[in-house]
Formats: sequence, C-alpha cells, structure tokens
Amino acid sequence: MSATLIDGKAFAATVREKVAAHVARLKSDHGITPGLAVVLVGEDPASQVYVRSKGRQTVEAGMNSYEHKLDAGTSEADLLGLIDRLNNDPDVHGILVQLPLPKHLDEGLVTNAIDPAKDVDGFHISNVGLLGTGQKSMVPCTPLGCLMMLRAHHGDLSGMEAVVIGRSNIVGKPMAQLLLGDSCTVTIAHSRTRDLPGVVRRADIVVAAVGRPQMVQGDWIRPGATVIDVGINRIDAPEKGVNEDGSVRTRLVGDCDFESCAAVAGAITPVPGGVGPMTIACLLANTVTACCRAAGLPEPEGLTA
Ligand SMILES: NC(=O)C1=CN([C@@H]2O[C@H](COP(=O)(O)OP(=O)(O)OC[C@H]3O[C@@H](n4cnc5c(N)ncnc54)[C@H](OP(=O)(O)O)[C@@H]3O)[C@@H](O)[C@H]2O)C=CC1
Ligand SMILES: Nc1nc(=O)c2c([nH]1)NC[C@@H]1CN(c3ccc(C(=O)N[C@@H](CCC(=O)O)C(=O)O)cc3)C=[N+]21
Repeated sequence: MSATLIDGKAFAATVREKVAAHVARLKSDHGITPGLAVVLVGEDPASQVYVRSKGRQTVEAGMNSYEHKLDAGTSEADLLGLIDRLNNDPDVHGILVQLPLPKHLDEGLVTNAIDPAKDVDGFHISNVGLLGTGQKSMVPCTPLGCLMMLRAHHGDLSGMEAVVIGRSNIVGKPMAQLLLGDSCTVTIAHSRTRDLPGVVRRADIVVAAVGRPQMVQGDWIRPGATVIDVGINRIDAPEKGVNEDGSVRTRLVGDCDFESCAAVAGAITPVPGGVGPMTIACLLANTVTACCRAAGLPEPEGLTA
C-alpha cells in the first residue's frame, strides 16, 4: 500500500472533542444542554447498532439523548404525532428518524414533518433547497464528514476534479453539492453511466457511495487521487470461521476494493474506521449547531460546511 490512510475514527474523535468543548460552554455560560432525539421504528439489527452508538456518543459529548423505539407496526399518524411533540419540545434541538422505515410508512412525508431547524440529518426539502442554493442549512452528516476529511487532507479543494459515484438523496447528491460549493469540478456517476472506470480515472477526488461491495478497482483510480469510501457492506467471511449457530461469520467492506485502490491512490479512507465514525460525529456537530441557532448564539467554528 502506498496511499496515506485517512483515519476517520481518529478524526471523528477530534470532532467529538470540539463538540464536547462547545457543549460544556453552552452549559456553563448559558445553562443550555443540547438534546438529540433519535426515533427508531422496527427492529432492524444494523439500525439498532447505529442508534445505540449514536445515543452513547451523544451522552459522552455531554448532551441529552432521547431514544424513541416504536414497534414495526406503528401507524403513520402515531409517528407523525411523536414528531410533532418533538418539534414542540424546547429541550430537543435535533431530531433523527432512522432510515429505512418499514414499507407502510412514507419516508418523504415523515422526513418533511420534522422542523427544518431540528433536521440534523439535513433531509428536509427546505434544507435540501438551502444547500442547493448555497445558503446556510443543516448539512447531511455523511457528506459533511467526507467534506471535513477532504478539507483537512487537501486544504483548498477549488479546481479539483471530483467524481461522486451514486446519486442518492442522502449521500451522492448532497456530496456533489458540497464539492461544488468548494469549487470542485463535479461529475455524478450512477448505474446508467457509460464507461464508469473511464469517468473515475479523471478524478482527483473519488467518493464512492454505491452499496456494491468492493466494486471500484485500483485500475480505475488515477495515481495519487484521494478515495473516500462511503460504502458499508457486510459480506461473508468464511476465513473467520462460523458462529455458534453454525452461520458463517461476516465482515464489513466498502464500495472500493481497498487493496488495489490503496496501491494507486494518494490517500484513502478505510472501512470500517473511515466515513462511518465521521457520520456520527457530524450528527453531534449538527445538534450543537442547531442548538446554537435556536438560542441565537454563535455557532461552533469548523463544524459546519
Ligand atoms: N458511512 C456511512 O455513514 C453511510 C454509508 N452508507 C453506505 O453508502 C452506500 C450508498 O448508500 P446510499 O446512497 O443510501 O445508496 P442507494 O442505494 O440509495 O444509492 C446507490 C447509488 O449507487 C448507484 N449505483 C448502483 N449500482 C451501480 C453501478 N453498478 N455502477 C454505478 N452506480 C451504481 C445507484 O444508481 P441509480 O440511481 O442509477 O440506481 C444509486 O445512485 C451503501 O453501501 C450504504 O450502506 C449510506 C449512508 C451512510
Ligand atoms: N436518518 C438516518 N440518518 C443516518 O445517518 C443513517 C440512517 N438514517 N440510516 C442508516 C445510515 C447508515 N449510517 C451509518 C452510521 C455510522 C456507521 C458507522 O459508524 N460504521 C462503523 C462500523 C460499524 C459496524 O461495525 O457495523 C465504521 O464504518 O467504522 C455506519 C453507517 C447512518 N445512517
């Protein structure tokens, strides 16, 4: 491997320290404790892991964590009722509804029911529109975490060729907006893109958000490019043996083939320990930002886009 490893886990720890320091000041100087409400509908095991992790890190940063676990059959009206209560609760500064939701619930409707000022995911159409027009908004956590790592690694990004693979509303599109905001020349690739390897070879910055394990190959990467791997994919790892119940053990991999990409890239994020921990750190950062805006206080520096 010749690439520099961008250590998202370590970077996330520094973001959380900044958040904790700001939270301590809000408490001591203003008597305000930021609060984050996380709503989980159903029992998806991966979602339960993330929600637990979010709750623990929220408390570790000195903030209040409110977890709402609803059963998988919860009606849309009940969920909207909860969101309405959270919107009107002055102790709650950030609201996150864990996605995906069970099929009978309309994700768009639910997301847009959240008060945009408390929308720490940045998924509300108002925040999407503000980001798209270069105005102050709540910025989606995963792309924000990627941007922070890119800025820390490169300094100024202006004029760089960036290729984002994936056009989802939660990762690909907001990532492209942020890179454009930093004056990159941005290409968004997706499943209909012709000659994806050829498109990716142009890039100084590659952000892979596809959901296909180890798809991006080393020979797609321009030598020296920076590779940000957003993918979180669980694959069978028979080399790790079997669980007690006889099922095969698994491991996490990204959307990039780490070995071959790291041999060519200038810098690369690992999976795990890359974008994932930064996503949660940015969620905490957004909660503090939302709290400061609500209180009319100055926002922490370096924690928004
Ligand atoms: N680290 C973190 O914190 C987070 C990680 N993730 C991970 O990031 C990945 C992407 O997530 P998300 O954006 O929600 O996924 P989506 O499934 O919503 O979007 C995937 C995108 O990849 C494109 N795509 C699929 N197959 C190909 C292909 N063969 N070639 C080129 N493009 C392709 C799709 O194109 P099209 O639109 O044409 O179908 C789509 O735009 C997943 O692995 C997810 O687990 C997600 C959120 C947070
Ligand atoms: N409303 C909403 N907002 C989200 O931000 C959101 C969501 N729904 N639904 C699911 C996705 C996924 N996501 C991750 C967060 C942290 C890690 C993370 O910390 N991953 C660790 C590994 C964790 C493990 O071992 O499973 C790592 O990459 O090192 C991963 C994925 C947030 N998401």
